[in-house]
Amino acid sequence: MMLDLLNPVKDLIASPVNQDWLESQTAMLNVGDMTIEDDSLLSKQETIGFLSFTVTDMSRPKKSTESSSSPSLECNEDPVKLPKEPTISTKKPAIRAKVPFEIGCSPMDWLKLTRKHPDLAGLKGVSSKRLISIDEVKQHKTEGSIWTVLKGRVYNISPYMKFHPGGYDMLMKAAGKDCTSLFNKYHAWVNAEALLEKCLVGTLDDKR
Ligand code: HEM
Repeated sequence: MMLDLLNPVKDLIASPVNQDWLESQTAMLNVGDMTIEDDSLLSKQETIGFLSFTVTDMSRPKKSTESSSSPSLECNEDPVKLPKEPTISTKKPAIRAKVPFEIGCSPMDWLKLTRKHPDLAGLKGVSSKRLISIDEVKQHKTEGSIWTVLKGRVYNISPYMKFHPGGYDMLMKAAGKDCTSLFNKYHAWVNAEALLEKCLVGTLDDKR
């Protein structure tokens, strides 16, 4: 075989040894034009020259007759169960309105007062461990001596009145009675035991 050095490609194609190679190259170029005529088949195997391949149709769902290990879903069946929309409560919360502090009546000022005042509860030497009846509490509801019951403890809240962040008038509702439910309605989280520690006058005697 004489190879034309000026045109090697032409000679290669003309060679009988390379006829098979030429056919397979031509077939490969035509692969893009192929269509699957048989609708019952999902995939088709073809061999062209030395090239072997499988064409799989992924564009349509499997027929119900085809075996499948997973349960089949109808088109209109919703596979995802969406959570219900959250319901918004229409119940009105307790009105919360803080009042502006007067100068010298901030929570910090109250803290300072509780540290330096010798007798905020007005005990005048009487023990704060005594039992107090609700009748005695009722007698203390005027300026200078305002008592209230909170969670079983009796406090003299007179010195705290002007420091109360909810205002004087609101705290006056506690005067001379058990204010536990009112207290919890507005601010169950408030640590009154600590705030009113120095105002303690006794423990409510619930038997009298
Ligand atoms: C007797 C003990 C009480 C103490 C030691 C106390 C203490 C407090 C404190 C520390 C706050 C500020 C709360 C915050 O910043 O989150 C507050 C606010 C308030 N308090 Fe009181 N309180 C008492 C009783 C009451 C009572 C009996 C009422 C209602 C009749 C009341 C009504 C309010 C209101 C409306 C506010 C403002 C809004 C709020 O913060 O919730 N308090 N109180």
